[in-house]
Amino acid sequence: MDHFEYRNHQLFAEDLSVQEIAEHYGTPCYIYSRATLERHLKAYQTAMDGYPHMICYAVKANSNLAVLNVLARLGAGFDIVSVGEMERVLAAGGKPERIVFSGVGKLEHEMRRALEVGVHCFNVESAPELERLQQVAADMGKKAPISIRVNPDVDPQTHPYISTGLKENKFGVSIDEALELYHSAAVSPHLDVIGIDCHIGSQLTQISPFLDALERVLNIIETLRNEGIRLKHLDLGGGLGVTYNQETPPHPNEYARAVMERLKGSGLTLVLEPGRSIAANAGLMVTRVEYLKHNGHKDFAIVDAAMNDLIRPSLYGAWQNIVPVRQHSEGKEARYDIVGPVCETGDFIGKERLLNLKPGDLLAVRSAGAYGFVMSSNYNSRGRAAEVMVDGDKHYLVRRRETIEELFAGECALPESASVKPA
Ligand SMILES: Cc1ncc(COP(=O)(O)O)c(C=O)c1O
Ligand SMILES: N[C@@H](CCCC[NH3+])C(=O)O
Repeated sequence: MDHFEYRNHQLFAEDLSVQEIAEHYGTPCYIYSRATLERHLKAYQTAMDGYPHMICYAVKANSNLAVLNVLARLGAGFDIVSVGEMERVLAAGGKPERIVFSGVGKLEHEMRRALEVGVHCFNVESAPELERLQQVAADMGKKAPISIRVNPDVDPQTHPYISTGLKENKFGVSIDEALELYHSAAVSPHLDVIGIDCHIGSQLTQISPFLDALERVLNIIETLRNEGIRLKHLDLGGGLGVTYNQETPPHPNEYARAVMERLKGSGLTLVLEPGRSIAANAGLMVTRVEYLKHNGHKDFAIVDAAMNDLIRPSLYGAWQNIVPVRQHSEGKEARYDIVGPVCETGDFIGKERLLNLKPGDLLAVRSAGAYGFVMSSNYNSRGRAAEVMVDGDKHYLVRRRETIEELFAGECALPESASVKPA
């Protein structure tokens, strides 16, 4: 069951009318369903029941404090890529010992803070990073728990911008280099080798690339074991896809079961870092049609959301379903490009969409809970949208719309003394 559905030709988010929420908070706004977030996390947790595991939600997909809090309350762990994400997790009630720290460019102060709070593990992505981490840990008189992120060189069959496990990608290290890094880490008094990690890409719609990567990683684990280096966990990253259009990705249940089947008897804890599969279909972005414009050649619906609010269509040519919040009983459909007010030809939310529209209508962009608000910007000096969480028949404003004053925060003009004197 979906928690966004039509009743009497009106779109509902759980028990609330999307129209009413949008009118209450204004548009554009993001609306998240608590029930959907919970259902998605529980699908992973239930699938792994009885097998040692940790589901570390990838915070980058949606880092709203309320979203993190909903997941933390259910015992989720978190995958972070910056100290900013870490502070959000802690503020939302996440436990440091359930945090894995990923990312190719960890800064020294980020390592310090993560060691101070006691994260579960650093997913190390290069030799110089390992060296830096060792020095920071030594300096603090600590032992940093690590896993090496291996780039298994598997084609995830997804968009090239979101594939991460091919040898031409910047992420992780090759299998040979991973072995070298494990050898040096194992003898360091300031590093504690606890696991291995890989993440091959995002929006994967088949299980086979995951299983190919798993085989390669298991080979490394076996080699290390023969050398006396025993790992406790295997982190397969995130990447499970969702249905935006016609895709039919495996259910988390099916995916987790296939992986656990292969790991049976290994003694390894399984760590997963799902982001999109938890958050994407738990969110909508609602926008209002400001103008309908026909230029003699094409029909445009100019809406109040733009590429600064939702960049996926412009950046990846991503397709997201756009549906009316209230379906009209009269009028007729036309084929519209749904575009925003930003001064870029690439500013579109959808192209060639068959819709029956009137100015003032509300549209909902589906599957916008992941990589939506988090990738938004202030381009064209536009304040970022509000975020609302629906919980049954209640709604909560979980981030208010940015004000114009906030857009200036921290910025100033040059002081008088710096003015250029006329010649
Ligand atoms: C290291 C890492 N883990 C987890 C994720 C989450 O991926 P997804 O949202 O596709 O599940 C990503 C993003 O691709 C990532 O880079
Ligand atoms: N931002 C991407 C996914 C990137 C995943 C992070 N490594 C998207 O919207 O599809």
